[in-house]
Amino acid sequence: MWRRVALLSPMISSSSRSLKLSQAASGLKVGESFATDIINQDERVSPPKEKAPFITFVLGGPGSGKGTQCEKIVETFGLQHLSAGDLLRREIAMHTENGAMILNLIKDGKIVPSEVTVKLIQKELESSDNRKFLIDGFPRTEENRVAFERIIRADPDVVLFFDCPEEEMVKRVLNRNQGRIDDNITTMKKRLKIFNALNRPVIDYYKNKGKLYTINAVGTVDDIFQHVLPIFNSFEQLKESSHVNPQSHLGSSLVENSS
Ligand SMILES: Nc1ncnc2c1ncn2[C@@H]1O[C@H](COP(=O)(O)OP(=O)(O)O)[C@@H](O)[C@H]1O
Ligand SMILES: Nc1ccn([C@H]2C[C@H](O)[C@@H](COP(=O)(O)OP(=O)(O)O)O2)c(=O)n1
Ligand SMILES: [Mg+2]
Repeated sequence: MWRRVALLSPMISSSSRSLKLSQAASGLKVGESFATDIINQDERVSPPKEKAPFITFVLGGPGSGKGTQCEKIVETFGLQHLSAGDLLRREIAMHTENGAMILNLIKDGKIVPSEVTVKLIQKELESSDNRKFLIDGFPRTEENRVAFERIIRADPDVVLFFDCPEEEMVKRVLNRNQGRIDDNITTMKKRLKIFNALNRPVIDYYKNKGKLYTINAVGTVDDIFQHVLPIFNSFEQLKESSHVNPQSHLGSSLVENSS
């Protein structure tokens, strides 16, 4: 699954020497790259095989509780949380070359071009020692999804969808109190429209692939987390780092695996 091909990745260049250099620059040691197969023009380099990373996409409308539940998943299962929105807001705060463009789009409730977001995610994936990721607020559009597949060359293992009524999402966003420029009723209305038009097809895509877990996002934070636990407990590779007794949470009937 986690295959990368030299021509498709700017991180991997066309000789084994420059491969080593680019790995060093990106913080990856030789033999620890994401690659299982690297093909280039003059030779074929096969670094030692390693386990593919475990990837979860976390979907849901604005205010559905994605970030809140991600914090709990991280505490319990040790995945690394990558919030697409946080990565974009960091670009704004750091006044990078895309910062102003990102700010204008977010202010207007719009989606940032996929290439920008995917490259920010790619940097985090490649520089992390963790092999288990929660990618929050991504993919928000079919274009996001396709760009991730093209650039990262990986599929998610699990897709969570926090299903929340619009009135509840509006209430939560307007009370969020984090000083976000998009937490106002005008932007929120636009974001909900965009969510319904562009994120629903992504949800349907993963539903058809049998990867979607739909979670009722109404209730207390702890109640909702009780619906999330059995999903992660069903993956062997996550139990290793689980801080709970997996047996005690199996069998919740409140989660729908929409496969
Ligand atoms: N189950 C819940 N019930 C009530 N409020 C919640 C719940 N989960 C999260 N919140 C609050 O709602 C707001 C939005 O939650 P957040 O996790 O930021 O959502 P998202 O990342 O999906 O936009 C935050 O202020 C958070 O504290
Ligand atoms: N994949 C993404 C994720 C977020 N964005 C932009 C557009 C979104 O309205 C903002 C905020 O996203 P974020 O996930 O932080 O928002 P919520 O937590 O759902 O309220 O960032 C994007 O353009 N593409
Ligand atoms: Mg969030």
